[in-house]
Parts: sequence; C-alpha cells; structure tokens
Amino acid sequence: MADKTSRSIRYADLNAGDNAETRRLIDAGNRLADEVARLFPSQPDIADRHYWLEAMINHVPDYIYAKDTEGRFLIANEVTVADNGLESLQDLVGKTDFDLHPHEFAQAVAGTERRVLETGEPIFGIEERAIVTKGRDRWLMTSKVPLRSKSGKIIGIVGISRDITDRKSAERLLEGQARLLEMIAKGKPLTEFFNELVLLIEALLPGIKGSILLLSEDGRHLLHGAAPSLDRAYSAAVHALEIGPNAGSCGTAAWRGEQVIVSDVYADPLWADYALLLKSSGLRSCWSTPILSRERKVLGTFALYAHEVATPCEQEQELIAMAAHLAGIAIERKRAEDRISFLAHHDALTGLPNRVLFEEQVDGMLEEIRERDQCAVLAFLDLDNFKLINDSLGHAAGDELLKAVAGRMRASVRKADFVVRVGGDEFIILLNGLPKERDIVLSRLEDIRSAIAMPLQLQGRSLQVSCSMGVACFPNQGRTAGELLANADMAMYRAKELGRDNIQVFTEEMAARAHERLQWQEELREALAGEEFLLHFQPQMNLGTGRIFAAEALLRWNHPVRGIISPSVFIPLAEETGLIVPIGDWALRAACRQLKAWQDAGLPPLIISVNVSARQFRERNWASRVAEILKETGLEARYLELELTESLIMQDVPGAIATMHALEAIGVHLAIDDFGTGYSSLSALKRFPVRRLKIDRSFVTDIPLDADDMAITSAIISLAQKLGLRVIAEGVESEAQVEFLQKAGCDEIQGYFFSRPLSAEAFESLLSSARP
Ligand SMILES: Nc1nc2c(ncn2[C@@H]2O[C@H](COP(=O)(O)O[C@H]3[C@@H](O)[C@H](n4cnc5c(=O)[nH]c(N)nc54)O[C@@H]3COP(=O)(O)O)[C@@H](O)[C@H]2O)c(=O)[nH]1
Repeated sequence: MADKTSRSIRYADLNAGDNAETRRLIDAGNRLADEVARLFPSQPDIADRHYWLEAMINHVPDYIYAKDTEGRFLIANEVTVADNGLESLQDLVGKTDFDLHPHEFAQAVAGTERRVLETGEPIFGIEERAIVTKGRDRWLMTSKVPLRSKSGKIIGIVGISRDITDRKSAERLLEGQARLLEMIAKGKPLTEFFNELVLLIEALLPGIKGSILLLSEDGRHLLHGAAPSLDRAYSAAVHALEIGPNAGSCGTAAWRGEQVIVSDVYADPLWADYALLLKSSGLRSCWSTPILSRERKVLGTFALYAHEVATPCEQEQELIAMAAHLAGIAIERKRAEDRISFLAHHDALTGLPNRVLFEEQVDGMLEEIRERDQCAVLAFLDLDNFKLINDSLGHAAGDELLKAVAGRMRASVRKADFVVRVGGDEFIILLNGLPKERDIVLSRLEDIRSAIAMPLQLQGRSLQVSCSMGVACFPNQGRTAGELLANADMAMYRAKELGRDNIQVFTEEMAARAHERLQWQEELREALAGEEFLLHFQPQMNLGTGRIFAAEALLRWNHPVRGIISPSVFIPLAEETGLIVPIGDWALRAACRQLKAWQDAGLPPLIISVNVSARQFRERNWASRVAEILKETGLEARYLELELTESLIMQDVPGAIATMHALEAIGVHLAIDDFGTGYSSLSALKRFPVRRLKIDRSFVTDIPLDADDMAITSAIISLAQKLGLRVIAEGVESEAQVEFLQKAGCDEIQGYFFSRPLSAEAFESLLSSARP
C-alpha cells in the first residue's frame, strides 16, 4: 500500500509478486514521488522559490533573459546560454549582444531594447533575426518588457524569444514555390528560373550549394544550367561532362536515372576522376538527383554540395525532391513552348522557316545588310509542274519531293542565308551579303537551280524537277521586304510565262506589265457585272454530207473602249484570278439559251459545243452545275458537247474521268480539244468517255506542206476510227487541207475555209440559208 503519512507517497512496500512489468511501474512511481518531494517541500523558503523559478525557466525551450539598461545580460535560462555558444550563465552575465554577435545584428536588437527603456512600453511579438546555435542564422519571435525596481524605476529589460525558424522556413519555402510557379507560368527564361530555384534551396539550407545541369539533346552530356554559388571554374569544368557509370554524382545520376549520394567525394570511386575539381572550393559531399520528365526520361540533374562529409537528412531530401520536380516542370514547359513556337514559325513538312518567321526577321536582316553597305538577293521560287507530280504519283510522293528539294536548297546556301517555304511548292531564298556583280549573283542562283534539278529517286522512279525563279536585288529593286517580294514575284511570273525552268531578274518593264495585268483583271470583273461578254459561233461541217451539224460557241469581250477582245487575251487572265469560273458559267448558259432559242425558232437540229477551262472543270460538283444550267435553259443534254483540252484531262486523270462519267450520266457529250498536244497515252484514252477528238490546229496549219504534220494527222484519224470515236480537224483554211483530210478519213472540219466565227444573227442567217 502507499505511505500516505508523509508528502512523499512511496510504493516501496507494494508486493509486485513475480510480475516484472508491475515491478518496473512501481519503481518509476517511486522515482517520480521522490522528485515531487524534492521540488515541493512542505515549507518552501525563499531559496526554494528561487530554485523553482530557475528550474521552471530552464525547462522552457524559449530564450528567457534579463538585461540592464546598458544591454548587459543579468540573467538567462540555460538554452539562452547554450545557444549563444557558452558553457555557463557566468560566461554570459555582463556581456552584451555586441560581444556575442555581429555588429549589425546587435545594433538592431539594441535599438529595440532602447525603445522599451525609453518609452517604458513593452513590445510584444516582433520578429527578429539572430545568430545563435554555433553561428546558424535563426528567426526569433520576441517580446520585451521593462524591468523595474521595487520603486518602479526602469532598471533594464526582460526578454523572451521563441525560435520560429522552422515556421519562417516553411513560409519562405511557400513564397519561393509560388514565385517559381509564377515564373513558369510567365515563361521566364530557364536560366533565370534555375538560379531562383537554387538560391531558394540555398537560403533554406544554409551552407549548402546547389547546381542544375541539363542533359544535351544527344542524351550524352550534361550542360550548365545554373550554379549561382559554385565556383565558376568548377562549373565551367563540369559543363559538357559526359554521363556514364562513373561520372561523379551528376554524370552517374543522369546515367542511372536515379539519385546518387556521395558523402565524401575524396573517398568515393565515382569521383575518382573529378574530386580534384572540387578541391579549391572546400566542398566535400555531393548529392545528385535526376530531373525527370513526366514519362520519367532524364532531363538533367539537381545537385547539392556540402562542406562536410554528409548525407542528406529527411528535410533536405524533401527539398531536393521538390526542387527536382519543379525543375522538371519548368524544362518540360519550356520545351513545349519552344515546340509550339517552332511549329508556328516553321513549315511542318520541310522544317524550313515559314512566312511568319520570314516576316518577323527580314526587316532586321535587311537593316543589317544596309548598315554593312552590302547587297542581298531575294528569289521567289516555284517548282514547275509540281501539281502534275502530286496528282500522278500521289501526295506522299509530292511531300517527299518537297522535303528533298528543301534539303537541296538548304545545302546550297550559306548558314546566314534564309530559305523559306511560303506554301505549296513556293519558296523564298534570301541570299545575304553578296557582291554587286550581276554575274556572281546569277551564278549562285543557277547553282541552287542545278541542285534542285539533280535527278532524285521517288517511289522507285528517277525524277527530275525544274523550277522557275524570280529575282529582286536589295536595295536597287526593293528597299523593303514587301517591295522585294512583290518584284521577285513579278519576275517569277515572267519566268513562268517564258516557259518555266529559268531565272528572271526583275525589270521595270515587268512592273509595267504587271500593272497592266492588274488593270485587265479589274476590268474583267467589271465586264462580268456589266454584261460586256457575248458569244460568236463557228460552224462545224460534216465532210461526208457537207451539212453544218454543230457550232462552237466562242467567247468575246466587247470592251467599252477597246472594242471586241479575243479570248486568247483575257481567258489566261481570267484563269489566273479564278474569274474564269463565273465567266465560263456565263458562256455555257448563254450557249444553251441560244441553241434553245434557235430550236424554238425552228432552225435545223444542231449541237452546241462549249469550251471548258481547267479551273471550271475542277470545281466541286461541276457536273451538277451543268445539269442545273440545262434545266434552267430548257436545252436537252444531248444537244450539248463540252470541249475538254487534253492537258486539262492529263492534270488529274482519275479526277477527270470521274467528272467525265458524271457528265456522261447527265447525257452531255464530250470532245477532246487540241488533241495531239497533251501526251495522253492510248491506254488512258480508252478510258475517257468521249465521242469526238479534235485535231489541234497546229497539225493542220502546215498541211499539205509538212509531211510530219500530215503523218500525225493521219495517225490521229486512224486511231480515232479504231477507238470508235468521231474526229474533227480545226483550223482548216484551205481546199488542199480539206482534200487531204477527206482522203485521210476525217469526219468533220471547222475553220476559216468554211466560216469564221459569226455573231448569233450572222450564224442564224447562215443556218437558214443552208436549210435543205
Ligand atoms: N474556257 C473557254 N475558252 C474559250 C471560250 N471561248 C473561246 N475560248 C478559247 O479561247 C481561245 C481562243 O479562241 P478564239 O480566239 O475564239 O479562237 C477560236 C477560233 O476563232 C480559232 N479558229 C477557228 N478556225 C480557225 C482557223 O481556220 N484559223 C485560225 N487561225 N483560227 C481558227 O480557233 C479557236 C477555237 O479553238 P478551239 O477552242 O481549240 O476549238 C481558244 O483556245 C478557245 O478554246 C470559252 O467560252 N471558254
């Protein structure tokens, strides 16, 4: 039983039996009872009270102290003594903060205390920095009150300070993280971000130094990222370090893809080749952690260096993990941004800069060239017949061709030159810093053209592609990028006009022609709106019966000032602008309406033949448009024949065949115009649902003088006969030609020999007079 007669409650006599656990409890209880009796005697005296007080303040983990009016320590608890690096209270008493701490810090403390002494007002809960615990920088939350004598006179201050370093660190970490995340969100440069990150970790782990290294694109080397506090010479020596199984902490961490802790670089074999590099910095241990992507690919390393032989504690490991994670996010984000920016400024297929990048940089480049008083050349380049290759070999082959050509262009120019893919098969080349001699400039461009024209293998075939180039020189033929581009474009247009596969340098004459072309285009638009177009009709005659069986509708432009204009002048312009589509529709509608009117007027039955341009024919659902026009005009489809040129069909044979079948289904007849000029193969010809071949005028013109033309014409006629097609010769002007054609077995003729194209009224009279 417990002894309740004294203040000391003892359990000494309690019988614990054989139970060891119970024995231990009884012993602990007795020890506690002895301690309580010692601390709280039944009759405490002054000395006891003093002792209690001292025991109490020594149990408190906060710093408690009193100082006189001169800032000298009078008394302090044990933790204050110890954390100031002293053995006993006697060592502290009489000393001031100036004796213990750096001047700047002591002055700040003295200032606060002076305020308390002078005002007599206490100060509660201020935050102040302190250097305690063997020189470690701490944060304290301090309250100071005046110390008064019994008479109420202020004789010093009493202070109590709580170490809030951990809380401050957590706050600083949070603030730092927020700042870093903001930097990522704002897309700040990576070096700036890395420096901030390393400095934050260094601030949280005093004495520790950090570094970030980035894995090179080839994945073999580590490149300098940031090391704001490390020796520059060391950072320089580490830059481009090859990663490997024994390449220090960082090289090995990047190689293994896992953390490598080297507590003593002088003793660890991983550092055998590198420890000397650290010698002058006094660093001893290095802990490196790989920075990983979301797919856990190594992007770089985050390393901490300490001056002692050490391994990271739990808190340090947490900070390392956080830093490596944030660095990973920043790197990935930057790479994604770079990729987006690259895609926005480059052509995805060829990797060449695109027009956006060109426009962003060209003015700056021209400015530099101007400052250096040099010349430059801007070439606008277009591949010849690219569409034909694309359509005949397919888009994949077209893409391959573009990539190959882009590579050849890039390889033919210097690094400082600019090769841009504008779109499709169009490119811009800007050659910098050239001499003024025209011959040298042209020979450089000829080299590029030759490089492009070298044979290349595409889908197992050997191909050669030519290009047309228009050139404008800076500064004489354009002082701004816009002027140069416009002038080079005009020169390129001229190169195309001259049969492609050549280079043309801009001249003022080209500008004048272009200006004129623009004016024509504008007038064409007005012509369509102002109903300035009309049709003439040229009869087609059956050689066997001598009867007019058809009329070809031929477009004319009745210009208010220039008078009647031939379609050979305006059709190419209309093709270029796309105006040929509405103009062609107009011609088709007008031709159908006219024939229907003649039919209604009781004229002999006739076929109306209408020319179709490539652009019109490629229009989506063009066949349905033809059907609509027939419906609208009331003409039966069987009276309409559409003339498609051979070259139009050959641009896209499968597409053309599909549209031809759609037209055939409506009931419209088809003829191949200009036959013999478009290289259609016999096998292709067999697949075209056409009724008539029209021998091109160029073969008829020199009959009967040219034996070759006669041979070709005969061959076309017999080919048509074998394929069961009717054949008509155009451009027939003489009796000799008629005789030859008749003998060769040609079915029909059209030409000035019989009649020139006539106005509707004149044609109507001709038809009426030819009535049987
Ligand atoms: N897409 C469209 N093209 C059209 C349309 N209307 C005409 N055209 C094409 O314009 C080219 C020039 O036509 P045009 O100046 O009318 O010349 C035609 C005849 O006048 C000419 N011809 C006829 N007989 C003779 C001749 O004996 N000698 C000679 N020197 N020329 C002659 O040939 C032109 C008809 O050619 P074709 O169409 O190939 O039968 C011309 O390419 C027209 O096709 C239109 O509405 N849409």
